[in-house]
Amino acid sequence: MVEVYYHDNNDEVDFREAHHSGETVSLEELASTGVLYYHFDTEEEVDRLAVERSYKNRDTIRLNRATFGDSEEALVEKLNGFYKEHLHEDEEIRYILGGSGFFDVRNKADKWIRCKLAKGDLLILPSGIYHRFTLDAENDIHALRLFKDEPKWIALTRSEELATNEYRKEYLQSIGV
Ligand SMILES: CSCCC(=O)/C(O)=C/O
Ligand SMILES: [Fe+2]
Repeated sequence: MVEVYYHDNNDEVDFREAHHSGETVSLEELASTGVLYYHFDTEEEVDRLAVERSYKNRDTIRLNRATFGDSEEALVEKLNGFYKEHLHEDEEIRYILGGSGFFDVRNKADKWIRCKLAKGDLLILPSGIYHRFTLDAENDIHALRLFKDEPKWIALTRSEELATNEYRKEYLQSIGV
């Protein structure tokens, strides 16, 4: 089951560690950032959500050392990409099939909220929200990625220029910022 809390912002410790600040965050507070959380025991429930939200495509992603030829260096290089703060112009839906990992999302005050996801957890990130992802110290996740159309992953790294991005502006308006 999901664990949601404020990140401790300690960058001297590997980002795959828990970084628990000691302050938990409720699902209501998480929802105030536009991020929705569900727990589904079966993929049929995911199928229903996909139909409701007009998602036609999906793929799976497995991230662990074996995916990268047992290379810690190659794994960390991939994680460095996912952990760079970014937004997407599409909504992002991830359903965890196995393993675990962290999605960090910025709240209205620009503080990091960390969501620890495990099997059966599903997260919906609205387009335009700044976020990042990492494996945890177990170094293994298997996730289903839902796409409205063709599978794609375009990440826009946080920058001042993105303040005028229409999806960013729309997102901020949607959360009352
Ligand atoms: C567990 S899915 C890999 C991470 C990802 O797809 C993403 O968009 C992170 O922001
Ligand atoms: Fe992302």
